[in-house]
Order: sequence, then structure tokens, then C-alpha cells
Amino acid sequence: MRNYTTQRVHQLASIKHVSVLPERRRQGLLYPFSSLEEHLSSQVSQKEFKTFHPSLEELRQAETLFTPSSKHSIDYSTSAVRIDHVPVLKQPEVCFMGRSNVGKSSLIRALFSLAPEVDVRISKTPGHTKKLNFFTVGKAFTLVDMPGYGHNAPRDFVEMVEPYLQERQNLVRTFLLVDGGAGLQKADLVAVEMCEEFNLPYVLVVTKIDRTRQGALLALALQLRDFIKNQTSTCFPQPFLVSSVQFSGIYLLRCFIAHVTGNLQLNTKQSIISATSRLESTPSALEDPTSSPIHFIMFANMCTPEPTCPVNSTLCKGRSCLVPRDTFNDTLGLVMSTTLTIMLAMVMFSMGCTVEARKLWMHIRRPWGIIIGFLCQFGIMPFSAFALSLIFNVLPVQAIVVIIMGCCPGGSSSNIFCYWLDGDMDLSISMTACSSILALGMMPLCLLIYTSFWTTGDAIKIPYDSIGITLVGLLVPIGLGIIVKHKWPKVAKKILKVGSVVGIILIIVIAVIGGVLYKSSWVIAPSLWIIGTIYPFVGFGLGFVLACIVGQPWYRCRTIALETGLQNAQLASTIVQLSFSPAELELMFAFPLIYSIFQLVVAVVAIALHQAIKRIRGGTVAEEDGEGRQSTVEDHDKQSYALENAGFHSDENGNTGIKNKGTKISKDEHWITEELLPNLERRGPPFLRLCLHSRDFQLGQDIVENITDSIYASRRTLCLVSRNYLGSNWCSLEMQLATYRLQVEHRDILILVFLEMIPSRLLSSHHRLARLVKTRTYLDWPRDPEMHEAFWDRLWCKLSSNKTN
Ligand SMILES: Nc1nc2c(ncn2[C@@H]2O[C@H](COP(=O)(O)OP(=O)(O)OP(=O)(O)O)[C@@H](O)[C@H]2O)c(=O)[nH]1
Ligand SMILES: [Mg+2]
Repeated sequence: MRNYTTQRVHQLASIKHVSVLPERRRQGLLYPFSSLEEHLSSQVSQKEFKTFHPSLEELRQAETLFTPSSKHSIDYSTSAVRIDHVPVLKQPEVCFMGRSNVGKSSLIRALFSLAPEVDVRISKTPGHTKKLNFFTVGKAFTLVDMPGYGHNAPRDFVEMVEPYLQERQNLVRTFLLVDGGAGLQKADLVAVEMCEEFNLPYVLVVTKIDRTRQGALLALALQLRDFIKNQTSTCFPQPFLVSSVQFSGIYLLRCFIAHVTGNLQLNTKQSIISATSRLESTPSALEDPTSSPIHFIMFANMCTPEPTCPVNSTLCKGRSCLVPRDTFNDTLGLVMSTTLTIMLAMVMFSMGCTVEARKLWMHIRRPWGIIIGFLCQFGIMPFSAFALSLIFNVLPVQAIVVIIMGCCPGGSSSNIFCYWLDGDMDLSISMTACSSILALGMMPLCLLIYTSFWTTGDAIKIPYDSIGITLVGLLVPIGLGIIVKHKWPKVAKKILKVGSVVGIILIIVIAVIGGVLYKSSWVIAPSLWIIGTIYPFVGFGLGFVLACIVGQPWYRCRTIALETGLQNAQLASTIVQLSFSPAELELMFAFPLIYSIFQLVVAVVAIALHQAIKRIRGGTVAEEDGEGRQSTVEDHDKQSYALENAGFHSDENGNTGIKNKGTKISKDEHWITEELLPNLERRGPPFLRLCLHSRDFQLGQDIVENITDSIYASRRTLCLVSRNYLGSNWCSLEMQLATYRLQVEHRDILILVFLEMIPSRLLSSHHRLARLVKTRTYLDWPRDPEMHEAFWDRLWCKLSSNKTN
């Protein structure tokens, strides 16, 4: 088949593409009633909904009529506002009427989707179509788009439409459209009355079924069936269900139009299945089942004896019962979500135990990290979602779910992963909290900007309550954790150990349960799979690059990358569930799941690599990660050692490390483990390698030898001056060695850091040190926490610099 059109044809416009889709989806598009069937009691007759039921081959044949070619053009012909302006045409005609905004023009556009150059104008503003617009389909038939009645209808609506319906000789069928969400309205009843009065053969078409929940749609279908049966005489017994956005029912309607305009003969016995069983006594109706609606009313009334409804059925109306869905999944879902919420709160509590209120406050007062995170979260992520949707040309509804995912704030899993990746916990938590708060305003804005390409902005509901719950769920336990860390640091360490492991288990459990609960939605378009796979990488990568560009230290780059790539998938699922109908959900619901699983995979791989690299770098795991940090402190407690002096030395990769030795218990130990190690080792590249006396000193070797070896193997010696240090036995030996290297080897390896104010009388008794203080610059540990960052920057620059002479 030659593609006559120059414009892009929607991928679902043709049955060719539909027939490769999974069975369930294909059936839903070709015969939309099939997705409602499963909810009907088996004792309820479904024949009224399958009165017109052509085969796939017949649908294909009908499609050729809607495919333009050089000999068969489909085009807008003319418009008319009065009956004497309407074109004189011989070919059969069908017209579309209904309330304004019901979707008449959209339906015609969908029917003509194989000829996208045909200009059918639609608008979300009711009353857009003001004239009778005629479209010709070759010489086969004409199709008329009518103005809508009701809100904003043209003033001369009645003068324009009534004579047309009454006098148009070649009008073979009127399609009366009813909004699936609103059902039959008073104005529709007036239109029905008019058709009945003029004795017009007409058909009820339910539009926008993609926006209607299945329960409501089934109830409407049953209501219409009974309405047609009991209150109409010229209406076709089967209501048609369509979605012009998703193309559901469009192929069936094309076939019906082709048939009623006399362009397609059907194999009646199969196409009109409900008739065959009832027509034994009236075979004449078989000849043209659609020509006389009266016959169908007769058949429809010849029902089998009324069966009793199943015990659990609801919405019983005559023989029509709605059997409730199996709620096992719902119950399981509720139990699981409650359990998981409690577990999540506990994990967040333990994450809070890593946060120091002082540092958190510092991030909020100097919010560079947060600003970068904000740019990534609400700049990069939504834009890349938009770009990926365009590149992969996904369905509008699928593009919207990808963008929703991109607009979501960071999830709590980022905090757990950040912990395992030795990121900056304070930054991670402040970023998650800030992005969740900002999401209240930024999400609607981003959705409005990006989704308006595919949909009207008001089609998506932002579940503010669920964002609020997420926030409370995050902030309350984290706040409690911060209090515990502040008041009972040792208890906080224990809670943290349990919480970090539970956190990882929790994430895996959520992924597995999500996959099992929603297994039916795994069959989705390959393009969504690809986007779900690429997207976390895009998020991690771009977040990391941006953080590097603005010169954030290595461990913060990791944190920002995590916060950017790890979206709150739970929130995305909630928004999607709240905003879309089940039919749409089937096309898109798996995306948040796929995304969560891939972000989980990427993060787990990154953690594994990070931990492995740490081990390879010389067994520094215990000092570097959070949990390890705790165990180191405990080890020190047990051994009653303090860390007073340290030297950095390069490893074979050019990295540096610390050698240190212990003398006696001091408060400096706390400073080294809590401040020095995390702030220096997590920066990089280049990475600094830390060695502790408890780990690096040779067992059994003389302590003086150990000190000498470690200072000589170091690139730098960092001398932390405190009262404790000055009082230690090793102070003068270390000073001697360090100054020896300075004076004799001319290697400037010594860096002095004063941890506290030392009175000059105390210093003067250490003449080497006193001389050094007079002749060289040194660093003071600032008391003001706001100055800490600058202190670490200076120290790190000095330590990582290669200049030693
Ligand atoms: N979700 C969804 N939206 C639809 C569907 N059909 C139409 N719409 C939307 O409904 C709005 C009105 O569509 P139109 O086709 O212009 O409606 P109309 O009946 O021609 O309206 P008037 O010309 O004003 O009488 C537009 O915003 C469409 O995008 C559908 O099947 N699904
Ligand atoms: Mg219109």
C-alpha cells in the first residue's frame, strides 16, 4: 500500500500496527467492549454489544476506504451555515452530532488519521465548530462534522441543523455522540427525540472512553443498551465505544460507516452474531441487518429467560449485572502499602540519625548543593523526559507518564543509596526535603510546560495530598532521627546500622512486590522499556556532570547524581493512578515500575563498584563508609587510643593517605573520625588514602620505627596541634622527624592545624613547634561551623597539591 500522505501518520492509525500488539490490547482497540466483557457476569447476554461484530479481515477491508491514494482522495470539501448552502452530493452521507466538546471533530480526525493532511479542527473550548463541515471520501461517501448543541452552541443551531437532518436525502446514518464521562444528558435526550421524530436511522457513540473508568463505562453501556431497547425505535441497538486519543473503536466504526454507506459487504452471519441466533424465524433481516433498526429491537426483546444474578453482583438491571472485580490484589496492595509505609518511616528515621542539625542548617543557609539539585530535578529531568518521549515517538498518554516521572521530586531511596555510596547525607536529605517541598509548585509548572505538547494541562491531576503525605512521611521520621543523633549519638549509630540494611531490603521488596502486583501491565510498548532503561542513566549522568562542572567535591557529585537520577517513583505511580482511566493505565502503568527497577539496578551496581574500589584501595572500608565509621570509633574505644597526628602518603595510584598513631584517649579522636576522615576522604579526585595506626602499623614492630616508616612513606604529614598532642610522648619525636625532612631533604611535607587555642607559654616549651609557628603559615580549626567548608577546601587543596619542595 502506497503511503499517499506526506505528513506523519500516527502509529495506531492502521490495523497493521495494531495487529502486532499483545492480544489483550489489540482486542481492546479493535473491539473496545471486549475489555468490559470480563467484568460482566457470564449469565448476562453480551450480544447487544456485539450486534455488529465484523472480522479482522473485514476491518482491514474497511480501512482501505479511509486510506487516501491518487485515485481516492479524502478531503475537506466545504462548509455551510444554512440548508441552501449545503453542497449537492449524490454519494451517501453520514453526520456526527452531539453536545459541544463531546469529541465530534476529534472522532472525525481519528477516522481520517490515515490522511493526516485533512484539516479537521478540534479545540478544548466548547462550541468550536460553528458550521456544517463536509468531508468527501473519494466518491464513496461524505462525512459531516456538525456544530455541537448546548454550551456555546451557534445561535442559529436549530435553523442550521434541523432542516439538514430533515431534508438531506442522502443522509444514511446519524452518529449521536455521548460523552463517556458525563453519560446521557438532557440535551442528548432532545437530540434523540429529534432523530426519532424525523425517523432517522441513528447510532449512539460513547466518546472519550480513555478518560472513563471501566466500572462507570460498563454502567453507561448497560444503561444505553436498556435505553435503546426500551425508549427508541430507530436507534441501532449497539452503542459504539470510542477513544479518539487512543484509537479504541475507531477501526470498528470505520467498518460500520463503510457498511452503512454501502461500500462494504459483510459476511453477515459472522459479523452480526447476535442476529444469527435470533433470526431463524426472520431471515429477511439478514440481508441488511443495519437497514432496519426496528428488526433489532424485535430481536433484542426476544430474550432468553431471565437468569438470576450472581450473589456478589452489583448494578443489577434486568439481566445485566456487574460482577465486582476480584479484590484480592487490592487487599494485598493495601496490606503491603501499610507495612511498607511503616518500614519506610523507620528507615527514614535511621537515615535521620546520620544527619547533624548543624550541617543541615549550613546546607540550607548556603544552598549551593540544593540549587544544583533543583536545576537537575526540575530542569534536566523533565526536559530529558520530554526529549526522550519525542525521540521515541511514544503515544501521548505514554509521553505524559514519562514526563510525570521526570517532574517528580527525589525519592527516599536516594537517601538510602547515598548512605551506601558514602555521599553527603546532610546534603542528600536536605535535597530530598527541599525538592519535595518545591515539587508542590514546580511539578504543576513543569507538567504544564511539557505535557501541553500532547494534552490539555488540566487533564492531569496533581495529588497535592499525596505529595504532602510523602513530605510528612519523610520529614517527621528524619526530624526524630536528627534529635536522637544530637542527644544520644551512640544509640543513633546502632539505629543506623539496622536502618541501612533494612533500607536496602525494603527497596528490593518494593520492586518485587510492585512487579508481582502489577504483573499484568508488564506487556507495554518496547519504546517505554527503552526509555525506562535509559532514563535513570541520563539522570545520574547529567546530575553528576553538572555537579562536577560547578566544582562540587567528588562525594557531593555522587550525592547530587543520586538525587537527580532517583525519582520518587511511588509518587509518580500515585499521580498516574489518580489521573488516568484503566484503559490508559494499561498502556503506561508499568513505566514507573520499570523506571524504579532500573534505577535500583543502576544504584546497586554503583554501590557494589564503589565498595569494591574502596576495598581495593587498601582496606579503608571501615573508615570510609558510615557504618564502618561507627565500627572504627568502637574499635578505638576498645583500644583506648587517640589519634593525634597524621600524615598523608600517596599510594601506587598517586593517591594519598594518612598514617597515624595512638597514644592516649583524647577528644581529638572524635574530631578525626567525625570531621577529618569524612571531609577529606570523600573528596576527590585525587583521592586521599587514610591509614590508621590501628590498621597500618606493623604488629610487633617498634612504635618508633612505625612512626618513622609512616612519616617517610607519606607525601604529607598533617600535624594536629592540641593540648593533648603537646602532652603526648611522641610529639617531640614527630616534630623532629618532620622538621628534619623539611630542613635536610627540603621537602615541605608538614602541615600544621591547630585544633584549639594554645597559650604561648605552653607552646614555648616545644621549641621546634614554636619556631615552625613563627616561620610558616598554619591552619586554625574554625569554631564557626559556617567556616568549616572553607577550612576543608583549603586543607584539601594543600594536601592534594603535588608541591613538596
Ligand atoms: N481524552 C480524550 N479527549 C478527547 C477525546 N475526543 C476529544 N477529546 C478532547 O475533547 C475536546 C473537544 O474535542 P472536539 O473534537 O473539538 O469536540 P467537538 O465535539 O468537535 O466540540 P465542538 O466543535 O466545540 O462542538 C478536545 O480537547 C479534545 O482533545 C477522546 O477520545 N479522549
Ligand atoms: Mg468540533
